[in-house]
Amino acid sequence: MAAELAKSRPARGRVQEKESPWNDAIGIAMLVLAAMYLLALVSYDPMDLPSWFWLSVTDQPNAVVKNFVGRFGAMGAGLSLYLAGMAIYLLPISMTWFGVCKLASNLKVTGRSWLGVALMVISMAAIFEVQDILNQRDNITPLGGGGGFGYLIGGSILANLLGSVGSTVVLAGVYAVGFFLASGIHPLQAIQDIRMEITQAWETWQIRKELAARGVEPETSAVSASPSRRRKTTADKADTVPAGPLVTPELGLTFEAPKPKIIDSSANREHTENKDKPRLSEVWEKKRAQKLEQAPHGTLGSLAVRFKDYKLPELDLLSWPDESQRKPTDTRELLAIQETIVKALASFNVKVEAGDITRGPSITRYEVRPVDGLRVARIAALDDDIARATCAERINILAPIPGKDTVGIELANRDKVAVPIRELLEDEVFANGKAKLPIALGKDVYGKTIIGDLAAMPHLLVAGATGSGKSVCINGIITSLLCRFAPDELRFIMIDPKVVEMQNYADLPHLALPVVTDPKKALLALRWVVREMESRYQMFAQEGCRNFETFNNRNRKRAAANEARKAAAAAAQTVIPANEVETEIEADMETEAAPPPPPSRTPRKAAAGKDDSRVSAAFAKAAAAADHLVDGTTPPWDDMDQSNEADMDVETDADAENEATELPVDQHGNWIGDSLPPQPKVRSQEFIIPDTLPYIVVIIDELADLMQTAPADIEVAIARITQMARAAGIHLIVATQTPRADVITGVIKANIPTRIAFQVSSALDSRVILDRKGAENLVGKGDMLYVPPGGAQPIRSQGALVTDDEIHAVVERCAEQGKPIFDVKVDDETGEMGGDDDDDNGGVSSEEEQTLERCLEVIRQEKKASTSLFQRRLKLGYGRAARMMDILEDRGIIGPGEGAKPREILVDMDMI
Ligand SMILES: Nc1ncnc2c1ncn2[C@@H]1O[C@H](COP(=O)(O)OP(=O)(O)OP(=O)(O)O)[C@@H](O)[C@H]1O
Repeated sequence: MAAELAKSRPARGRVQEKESPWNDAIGIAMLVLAAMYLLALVSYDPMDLPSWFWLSVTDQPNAVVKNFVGRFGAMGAGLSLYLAGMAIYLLPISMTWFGVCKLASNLKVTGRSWLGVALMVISMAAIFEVQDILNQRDNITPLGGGGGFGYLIGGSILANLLGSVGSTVVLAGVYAVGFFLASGIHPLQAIQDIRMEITQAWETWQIRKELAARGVEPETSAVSASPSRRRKTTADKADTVPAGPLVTPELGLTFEAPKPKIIDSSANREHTENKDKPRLSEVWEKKRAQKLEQAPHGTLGSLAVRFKDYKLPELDLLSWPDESQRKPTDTRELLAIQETIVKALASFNVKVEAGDITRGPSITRYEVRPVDGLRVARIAALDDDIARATCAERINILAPIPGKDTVGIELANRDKVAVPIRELLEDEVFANGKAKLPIALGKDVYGKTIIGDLAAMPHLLVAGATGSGKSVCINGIITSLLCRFAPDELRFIMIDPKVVEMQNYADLPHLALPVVTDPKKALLALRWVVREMESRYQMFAQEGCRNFETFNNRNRKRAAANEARKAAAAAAQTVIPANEVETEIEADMETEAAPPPPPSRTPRKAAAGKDDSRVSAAFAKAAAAADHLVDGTTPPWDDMDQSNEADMDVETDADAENEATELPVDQHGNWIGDSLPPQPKVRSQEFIIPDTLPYIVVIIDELADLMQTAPADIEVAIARITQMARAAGIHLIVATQTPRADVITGVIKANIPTRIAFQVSSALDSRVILDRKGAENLVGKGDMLYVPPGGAQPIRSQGALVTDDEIHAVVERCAEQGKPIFDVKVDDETGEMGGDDDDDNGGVSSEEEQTLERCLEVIRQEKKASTSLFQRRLKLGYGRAARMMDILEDRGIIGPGEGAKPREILVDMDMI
């Protein structure tokens, strides 16, 4: 049985042999031999030696042999003691050990093991000689306690050469080498084990003392079990411990559970200054420069021209935390809390074993392993009792921890450790990971950095009570993006109805629009995004690209394919007409995933794709326009538009009709976009197809404020963006401190699967954000639950901290390299919206103007106008719908009423 027991546990450091029946036989033989040897040694009497034996001391040996192993045993023992003195006892002891190992664990006893034993015996014999231990020269050991080996090696050679102390040190070293060879234990491992055992014993003693001082009965499983179970320090946290107890079913025995560990992952990563290493900003800039160089048309987009020499902000602008301020982890306190938890559960007859303890930046996770047959739900149901026992304000129970066989009980740390954003930005995953739009979010309880990819999300909802850490989280996201992307690669639209949150970013050159603080203008900004999205889709269609990625990489792919074909053609010494090359390359482009149908407008294609000089000229004008904007002079947009139209010579009526087939229209040809269809004036700019498009990240900080003004419109615009914008490189981040169902509506939730929940006041709020409870147990100040894209389980983590000073420094570095270039048209629109709310405008209030705009959209879609249509489509009351009709009639957009007939539409709706 002992063999069975031990077989279930592999011994450490020694080679295991395959199962063989001979192992047991050899093991038993070794044990028998060792026992006989030992008996022969202890009962050795020189008088037993036969007179003919050369070690014999008498002519008349004992008639009755006293040695337990007879005369043979006496001769063997006599010879051994003569050669190695008392040190020979190590030989039967080692044989016993090897025998047990053979039997118990099928361990291989190799030549190396025997060499180790030989070294041990000889060095021990020499030490006896040098140190004069057991060194009487008598009949038993005629050459002294060290025998012949000791006398020769220790006495004659080493002592003369090195003296007694030097010899002893050398011999002790040889003995240690022999021991490690014989036992197969690694010396460092042995030292570590010894150190750990001492630490364990010391800690257990301290805990017992403390518990005794508090009057708590120390005879509990956790205290008595923990010292005997070896814990490892943080350095060992990568060690994987097999989960679950080891069981031999045939014997029904349960062995020791995995050894619990205390893991401290709260510490910030060590910051080492490496002057030889290139700065991350330089690495990223290099990559960007390469991309720009690889574009065969050169840098055409005005933004790219403007920000060609843009330098990303260095990470040195972000501070590194002072680790010296951090209090060390008190393992005794952690163990005492775990003990309290185990006791509290035991008092409700819920028997658990103590498991690992993981201290994260803001919370500590105590794992407990339920004994067999216990439902984890019983532990989860005792959350209030555990909170009472541990005096914790809020606890969270993970029953079970995903992917583990333990239940996690999470308690807030008394001393929280902030997670500086710099640590995350310097992390390998952020610096060189695969994420296209990496955003630093935080660190989980195991100290793993959480870096999201906004491109994969593709939209993010951030919600939590006031003061829970939403703004810091959003600032962290913005900072991550600013440190990675230049203004020509990424543009922001910031909607901040709270006014104060995003003013820090007002000077960012990345802004596509000024920070929008008026909720009414927010709708226009969102519509601008929808229009931008639609125009991007048209560009993709025109270029035969499936999405943003393929579009931005098309020229590089074309250039590479072109090069390859030219090389192949040169090799074959054949001439391929240029247009054939182009056509073939076009066919190679990624069109397999049914891109929007390529347009039939050949002139436009020619302008965009082939006549580089004309396109370049147009972009040069665009760049000039941008420069004008930067200079603060009036931009020559109108000139540019006209000249573009003239240059490109493409805007024919027939083309306009063709274009209708590419727009988001239903089967009846009706416009199904919520925004205005592209306006003629805008269309002329659509011919400017840049080499690359920037990502657009739309940030709404406080959705509730927007939802108060025009809930239906905002919801529709958000839904439209979230449904379609991903492929267009447009991503939305929505934050709210009001996680109510009327703010985070079903439509918004359905389209934003990636969520971050900060602390909320009730489980109901948590359900609104995450569709499950849990956020009500968070402890605030950046403690968050992150539901990654496609991830079923939320990850609890501590959000990255970015301070106002850091934000200022980064924004300043960006702003000093250029002013924002705003889209003139929408800027004008928002500017118009900015007038006095209820200014008299021919008796029409600004609110009515808004409704009127929606009515115009309905007319464009339905190609008719009637009061009942407005009532139905816009959910207006009769009075309001009739008022809209009157205003439209007054403005000459629709004709006078003719009974029940729909009104005549008097103007070209596309021109409005
Ligand atoms: N990740 C974090 N690490 C450390 N402290 C944090 C973190 N996030 C937030 N805090 C602390 O919490 C405070 C409030 O955070 P923040 O302003 O982000 O809350 P909020 O949810 O945006 O509140 P409101 O909705 O009222 O604007 C911060 O001033 C900071 O002290």
